[in-house]
Amino acid sequence: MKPGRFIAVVGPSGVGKDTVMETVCARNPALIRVRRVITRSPEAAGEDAESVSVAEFDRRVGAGAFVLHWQAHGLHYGIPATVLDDLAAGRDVVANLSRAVLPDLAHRFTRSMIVLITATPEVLAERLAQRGREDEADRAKRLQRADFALAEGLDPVVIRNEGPLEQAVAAFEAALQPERA
Ligand SMILES: Nc1ncnc2c1ncn2[C@@H]1O[C@H](COP(=O)(O)OP(=O)(O)O)[C@@H](O)[C@H]1O
Ligand SMILES: O=P(O)(O)OC[C@H]1O[C@H](OP(=O)(O)OP(=O)(O)O)[C@H](O)[C@@H]1O
Repeated sequence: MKPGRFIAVVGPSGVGKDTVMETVCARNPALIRVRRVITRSPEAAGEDAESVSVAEFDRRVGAGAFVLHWQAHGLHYGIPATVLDDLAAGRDVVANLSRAVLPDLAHRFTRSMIVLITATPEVLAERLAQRGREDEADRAKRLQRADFALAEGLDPVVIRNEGPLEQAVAAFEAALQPERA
């Protein structure tokens, strides 16, 4: 069977990755949204993630429980290795990743694609403030990282999310058809 695609959604903090993914997945039930494992408190999770302690996260790294993991914003994030079962069964999966781990995709997955969501710095600042998940100091650090450059040689689908959410969602759906990978 043809394996599913690992669809990596990346972009600066506050750009709307989770919001766009949630809407796309709600409208396309065949897509599987990856439930990330994060060392963030459950109250602050802001997405359907599994919250664990740093000790538990490290234990899982040692046990090979993650197909990808990274650190950012003082937190640890992991993508459960169980996504490999979904991909092997031919299902497409969608996950919010760090831009820093994109060079690993080609080694980990047979078929993958990258969706880079962007917006102007002004829009990002406004959205982060509106979301209210982080304090001002943390928001400032996230904004400083907004222009993190992707590694050379990657071929992302770029979607601007500056207007109505529906536009970004439609662009995402269009990127899924026809299949690029
Ligand atoms: N197109 C949009 N128009 C207006 N607000 C948006 C849009 N997309 C996302 N948002 C809002 O911006 C904030 C940040 O979105 P979120 O999905 O948490 O971003 P990210 O996951 O990229 O950090 C949320 O409050 C969300 O409701
Ligand atoms: O290396 P970067 O591309 O800058 O990404 C750093 C981290 O930021 C995002 O996390 P998270 O979803 O916690 O934050 P966000 O919702 O504010 O983007 C993303 O999923 C990474 O885990």
